[in-house]
Amino acid sequence: MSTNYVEPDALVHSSDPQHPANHICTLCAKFYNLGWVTGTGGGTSIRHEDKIYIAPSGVQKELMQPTDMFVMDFATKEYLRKPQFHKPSACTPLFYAAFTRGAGCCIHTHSQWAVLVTLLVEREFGKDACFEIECIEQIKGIPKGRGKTGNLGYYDTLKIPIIENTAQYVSLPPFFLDIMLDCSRIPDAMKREEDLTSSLEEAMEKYPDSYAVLVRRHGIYVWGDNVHKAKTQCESIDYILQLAVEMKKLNLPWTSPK
Ligand SMILES: CSC[C@@H](O)[C@@H](O)C(=O)COP(=O)(O)O
Ligand SMILES: [Zn+2]
Repeated sequence: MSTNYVEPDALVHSSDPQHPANHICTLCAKFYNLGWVTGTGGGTSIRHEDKIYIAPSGVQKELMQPTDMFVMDFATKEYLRKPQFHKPSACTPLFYAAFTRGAGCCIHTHSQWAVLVTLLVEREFGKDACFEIECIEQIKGIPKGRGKTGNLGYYDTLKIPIIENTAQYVSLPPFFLDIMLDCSRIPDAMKREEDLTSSLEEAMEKYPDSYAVLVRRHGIYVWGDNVHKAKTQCESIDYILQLAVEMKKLNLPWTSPK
């Protein structure tokens, strides 16, 4: 046994409220009240040093306990702790994509504002368009980009890419889907949450300054260098998305004509 071995349950037991296993639970309880993680949808994952803390799949995210958490070794992707009777969140590979790009926390919400904005952008600008907005004070809550200093300014344009959702019309046993996925023969109509990973990564590469990706008719992934930044960025973005929906109702433009 390695000298670094830690007993699995010790990985999630701490009296520190900032310990990731505790923090994920308190954050999700708050996010539930914002309508971000209702009906088991959405979630949050935290990277702390060489470990990733992940919630279980399909559970009421606002009622989770620290002992419900999975713990993964970041480098090897090996689970150091696996609660019985649960699977890790289907969003795990998407959270992981943010962690490999320097994030310390990634939040996935099913915010209705996010969903509505993906529909408004599609209707007005087409499927390939990003959400773009400028001259809103809250834009100053979003950093300029990875490796850049400071936040966007009032006159800067906030751009958030949008990817298509993957929805499973046909329910098949997971092993069957895994075989199809290995053969790269999985039809779009059979794709699952984890199959969003490649399009999320593509969007992350195409828009390296973005800290968020919208998912059409589904929600949004927002990440930040640490928990505090991920949370405040997600709050700023959700505020802007709600505002954008209200602006559209009033026929107010999101950007000035170029
Ligand atoms: C309401 S089901 C939503 C899921 O399909 C998924 O999109 C999601 O956000 C949560 O997945 P989960 O595996 O429960 O963490
Ligand atoms: Zn989701």
